[in-house]
Amino acid sequence: MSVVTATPPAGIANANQSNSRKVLLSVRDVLKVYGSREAVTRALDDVSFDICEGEFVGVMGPSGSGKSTLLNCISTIDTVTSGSIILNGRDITQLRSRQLSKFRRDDLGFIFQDANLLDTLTGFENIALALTIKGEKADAVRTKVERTATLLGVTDVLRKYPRQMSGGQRQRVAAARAIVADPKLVLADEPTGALDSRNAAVLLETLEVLNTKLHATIMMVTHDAVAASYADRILFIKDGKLFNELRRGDNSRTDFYQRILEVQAFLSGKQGSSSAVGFVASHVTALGN
Ligand SMILES: Nc1ncnc2c1ncn2[C@@H]1O[C@H](COP(=O)(O)OP(=O)(O)OP(=O)(O)O)[C@@H](O)[C@H]1O
Repeated sequence: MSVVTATPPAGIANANQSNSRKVLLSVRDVLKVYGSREAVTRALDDVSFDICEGEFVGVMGPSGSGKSTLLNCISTIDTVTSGSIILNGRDITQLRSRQLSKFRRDDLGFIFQDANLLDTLTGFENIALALTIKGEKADAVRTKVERTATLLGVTDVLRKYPRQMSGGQRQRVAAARAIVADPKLVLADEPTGALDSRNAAVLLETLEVLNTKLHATIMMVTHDAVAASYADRILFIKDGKLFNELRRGDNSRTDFYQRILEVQAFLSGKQGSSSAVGFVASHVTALGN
């Protein structure tokens, strides 16, 4: 088993390092098997890592590597075959149905590829929904929605319906909805997948604001190295296993982006430079995979 922890040295982290920030999410020895007998897929194969409070972590890997399965297990949409997922000290793989709904409502915020706003509600009502369901008072709802909308630059679409917003505005309203109730963990699944590059950049800057100003802990699955370069740390998955980890450290986003591309090239077997291969391969050994 290799355990990737959240210690923040620059560059690539080794296994089993201690950390100073509080661990929010701890994924331990997670195995997820689909199918049976002849058609068994180990979608997650002994995966272990930690995410600390306030971290912005990207998850990357080739198609079919297990990224969505991992996100689905953490969001409790899917169940693990074995292993544990501890969020804020509680093993969420053990929750029963009523606790599960409460956990998803209170502890998680979701941002999907499509904004998934409710068409019959205005921007304000879409953002307010999580608070209204929780039974918060109207004044508190208004204050929180307006504060979040201001931070994310969507105050001018609060009265509009989703069909009257641009794709980028819809995604930022979705980001506001994900964060307004102050969830412990924001899960983003290809959040820029349906956006053009300008709107993608705005959304990524929005996630950066959520992370740096509101100290939101974010876990984002993405194929896109540009999107990933906004994160503090990238976990790379290959064939259901945690393959490697990159940290931005003090590097510029451009440098981080280049390093992400190198690992991506290695993972997809398209690496051109032998230095990139050596660079990655030496650290694969460090993780023990
Ligand atoms: N419900 C299922 N039944 C059987 N196999 C599944 C199921 N869901 C996923 N898998 C398999 O598990 C593996 C991981 O799938 P997963 O969707 O997690 O990959 P991914 O990394 O998210 O891929 P992509 O980038 O293409 O979305 C794949 O081999 C996939 O075929």
